[in-house]
Amino acid sequence: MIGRIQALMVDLDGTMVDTLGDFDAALNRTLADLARPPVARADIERMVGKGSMHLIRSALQHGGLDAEAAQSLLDRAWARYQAHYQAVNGQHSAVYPGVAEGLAALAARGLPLACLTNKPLAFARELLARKGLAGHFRHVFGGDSFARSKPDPLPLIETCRALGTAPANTLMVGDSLNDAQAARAAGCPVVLVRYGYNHGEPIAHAPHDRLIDSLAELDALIA
Ligand SMILES: O=C(O)COP(=O)(O)O
Ligand SMILES: [Mg+2]
Repeated sequence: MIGRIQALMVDLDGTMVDTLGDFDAALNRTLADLARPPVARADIERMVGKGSMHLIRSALQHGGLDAEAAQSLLDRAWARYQAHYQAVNGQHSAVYPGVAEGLAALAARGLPLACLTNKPLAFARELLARKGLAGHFRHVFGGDSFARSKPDPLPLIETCRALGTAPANTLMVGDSLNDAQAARAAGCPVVLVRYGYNHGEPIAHAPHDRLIDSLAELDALIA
């Protein structure tokens, strides 16, 4: 049940912007700096969703390091990754069809919107600005904005607080199990897109209230 929606929280990677190209460029430049083997884009797609630190750790382990060896490289890898990501942010990414129209229709209804992503906040803000999407959002929160990130419900609960709406009236829109589990635990309705990244698993297996093919469908869904 979606119920009465008074505000929305929208995920970024895999929901509004196809950022795999940026992840690919930044991650593989980082691995090259550390003389570690590259990761194929299809494997990166399965690793995205739990924040940048998780992505880097997964890539190092995918390249043959055990957890301890990966951990010992993490500080250096994170510094290189930040520099590379900042340099490419948005260059190899595209806004999905229907996103700008969908967000504009919701805004026209007077519904406040927050972007809630596991991406580091600085990268998220920059990407939204570069893709012309920043103006739609009253708030932007990243994976480093709160003590815990999705799939923990905390970021959703805090975002609802910032929006001034109860979780039951605040719709989470996302592309992965992280968004779905966080929404269920926070008591928020959740709509998932069929086109994003979901760790290589069918998105229909994640808990959801509705599945959509485009954010342009949201307006009619909550009307
Ligand atoms: O940076 C990630 O791991 C994914 O971010 P998302 O929460 O916008 O999908
Ligand atoms: Mg996502």
